[in-house]
Amino acid sequence: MSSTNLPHQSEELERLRALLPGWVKTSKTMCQAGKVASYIPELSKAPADALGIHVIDFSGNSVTAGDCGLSFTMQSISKVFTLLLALIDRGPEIVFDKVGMEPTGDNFNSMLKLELVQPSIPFNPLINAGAIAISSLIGGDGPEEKSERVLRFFRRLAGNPELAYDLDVYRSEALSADLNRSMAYFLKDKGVLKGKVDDVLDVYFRHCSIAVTCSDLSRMALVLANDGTDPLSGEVLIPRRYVQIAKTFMVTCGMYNASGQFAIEVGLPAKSGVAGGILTLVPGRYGIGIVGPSLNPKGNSIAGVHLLETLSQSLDWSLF
Ligand SMILES: NC(=O)CC[C@H](N)C(=O)O
Repeated sequence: MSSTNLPHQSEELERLRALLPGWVKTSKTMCQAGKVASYIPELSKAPADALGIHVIDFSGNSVTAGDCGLSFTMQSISKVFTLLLALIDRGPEIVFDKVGMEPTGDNFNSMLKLELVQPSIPFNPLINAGAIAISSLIGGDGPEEKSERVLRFFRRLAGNPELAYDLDVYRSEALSADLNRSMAYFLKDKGVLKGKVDDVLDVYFRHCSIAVTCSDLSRMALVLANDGTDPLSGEVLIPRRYVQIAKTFMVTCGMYNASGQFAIEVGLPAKSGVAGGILTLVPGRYGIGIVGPSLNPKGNSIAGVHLLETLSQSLDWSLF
């Protein structure tokens, strides 16, 4: 993939620069129809009316609008990148022995199908049960080393050596995670998890609590948009085949059980988190980071999804 932009791409970025502030303003009005997540108590402190976006192209030109300086935790967005690290560390055969490849149609924190469908492995790596199983597959000796490797990987992808945990969110989740804890014990009983449940959960809580801005998300997305090579440095960070796997999961399961509707309305690989982030990309063109902490009933940023629908439909970005 060439790192120079075609003329029509920079024209599009100029168009975006002119249009985004108005689109953000319109989408912001959706915030009041949603709710900030509160099941992790610390997340409820986020500003409910915020909406920000950062779009970056392969030459490093970017457009931002709204509250793009807001810091928030990655939450489920991190699951895409822990999956990638587990694939790099263990290879697809071992990874897909422990997690499946199918959407569930259930909530991201549902345990329903774990017992209902045999074998008892999580349906996919982007639901909580699947991501917890993935945490146990990250290479490293104990939870500290595994977490350290995750953080280092994320810093390289974001091109930001300062990425760090939000320890308040980390503690808040660790103290309120009864449901995730019960899932982890169930997975341990079924032989999906090896080692100590608390150690595996510690790795999981930590990667969910990595703090980012829209700009960090857009840089991480840019690497996926260029099939694993950072277009700005030329460095190969992830094998192309693994990016292909991750992007497919993003299309089929990235927006939880609203992924089908999102594929119809927006048509781009994306991953959301309960802190209100959305990471998405236009393959071969842009990395995009969005934040809007007010969520719809499916757990996706209500204003963020609205903004992406406007963008994709106005600029004809759908892959389908
Ligand atoms: N959907 C999410 O972003 C969920 C992540 C969150 N840390 C949890 O486990 O519940």
